[in-house]
Amino acid sequence: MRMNYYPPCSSPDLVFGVSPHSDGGSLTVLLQDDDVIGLQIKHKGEWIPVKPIPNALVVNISDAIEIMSNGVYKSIEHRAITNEKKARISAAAFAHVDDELEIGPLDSMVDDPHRPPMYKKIKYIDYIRQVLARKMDGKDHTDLVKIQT
Ligand SMILES: O=C(O)CCC(=O)C(=O)O
Ligand SMILES: [Fe+2]
Repeated sequence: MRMNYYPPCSSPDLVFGVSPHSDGGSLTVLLQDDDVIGLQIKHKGEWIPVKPIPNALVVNISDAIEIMSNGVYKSIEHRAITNEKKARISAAAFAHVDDELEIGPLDSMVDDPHRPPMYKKIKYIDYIRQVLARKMDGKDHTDLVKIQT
């Protein structure tokens, strides 16, 4: 679990709360402040604000699901922006895969030659360690396991 606290920021145009990234696990459940918009997702090249719905949680697909679904379900690229006047908090619960499990496209998600395997197999702990060691930079970290065509 990660608790995020974003203090008011005098230059929200220049300072991110959290840089663009996708989460490395399987699913992320996010509780966000009801009255401060901060979370944005990337959709068709545009950043879209995720307006808080009172008493609702946000559920994001993370990288392990993208890998196991052979890219059918994509992990969502997201970021948090800051607010000039108001502080914001969020709590993210990350569902992880068993450390020792080798993840890769599930047989049922591979359909050669129409949809060949698009990700390499990797032990989950090796994947998540590499992801966490990197600077957040969009979804570039998923190149670690992508099979280049
Ligand atoms: O604060 C938010 O809305 C996003 C936080 C986040 O992306 C994370 O903790 O991984
Ligand atoms: Fe995140």
